[in-house]
Amino acid sequence: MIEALELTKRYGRVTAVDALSFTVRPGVVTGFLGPNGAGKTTTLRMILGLNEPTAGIVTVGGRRFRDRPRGLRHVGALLDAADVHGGRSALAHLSALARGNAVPRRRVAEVLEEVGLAGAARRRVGGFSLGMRQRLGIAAALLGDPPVLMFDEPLNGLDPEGVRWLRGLLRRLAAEGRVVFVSSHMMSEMEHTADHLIVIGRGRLVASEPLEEFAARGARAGVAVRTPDPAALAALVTAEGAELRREDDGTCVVSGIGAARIAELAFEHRVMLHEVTPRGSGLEQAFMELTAGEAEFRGAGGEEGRSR
Ligand SMILES: Nc1ncnc2c1ncn2[C@@H]1O[C@H](COP(=O)(O)OP(=O)(O)OP(=O)(O)O)[C@@H](O)[C@H]1O
Repeated sequence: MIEALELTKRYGRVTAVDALSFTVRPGVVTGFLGPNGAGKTTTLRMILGLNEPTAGIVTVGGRRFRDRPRGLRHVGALLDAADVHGGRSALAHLSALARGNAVPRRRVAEVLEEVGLAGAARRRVGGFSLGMRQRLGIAAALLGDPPVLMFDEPLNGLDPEGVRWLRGLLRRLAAEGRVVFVSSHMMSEMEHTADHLIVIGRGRLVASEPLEEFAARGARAGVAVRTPDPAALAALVTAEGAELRREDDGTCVVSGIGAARIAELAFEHRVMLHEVTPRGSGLEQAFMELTAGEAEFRGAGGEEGRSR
């Protein structure tokens, strides 16, 4: 179990992580979600003892990580896939890690096989694609067969087959009773990956709940409808048991019935519609609503406003 209590990290005047408390339990895949700059990497680094908290505490299995000998056998982590000496082969890189962490040598071949890099084991890492580097980083995390695994944006750079593979792996690791903590800045990545979500914005906790509960928040997302006659539309949809709320720009958001039924009703009763747009998944909507104003980098650069 990972437990953070009032965890705080300040860099000068920037509060990267702000009194963050959460628990990551074994047996499920826990997604760690937040917009760019929300403080995910800083939090993961504090869990690993790589950054010292300004205040608060975080423990893994009841102890601070830096108090633990033989790190890789307790916690496996993928933080930055690019952080590997490019002149080395995958085999040499993992072998050195195994030696330094008292991990049996046979694990190197096992994890290379596990991540699908057995055929590329002797190639120089410098020639690896981003997806291959991610796989190598995942292999390193698995090397010590640890009960706790943390992955920072592991889906980054993987192709669709790779994404499917990693989702299967994460599920299996969780089913084996491990702690599996996976960060992402994209809700869509977590939708089919995580069972539980810890959502942060600007270093603060926004939500910690099972995925279904989080999705239910967004069930209000509904269908955006623009019409010159909102009152008539409201009467029609409420008679069907649906709800209609108005947004600041005049858009009507109908929840409880689908776009097709709204269009049928309007057609039958000759109510003019200018737009009928189903809003994204409930999850995406919940994420956007919850973290609105919490993203540090927005606007022209979009979500990729900062490269890593
Ligand atoms: N070493 C550092 N010195 C100063 N500020 C830092 C440092 N590391 C992180 N920050 C700041 O802390 C905040 C949180 O950064 P962090 O990298 O933890 O966010 P993140 O959620 O992982 O985002 P991303 O997905 O973009 O990596 C940002 O404002 C960042 O600029």
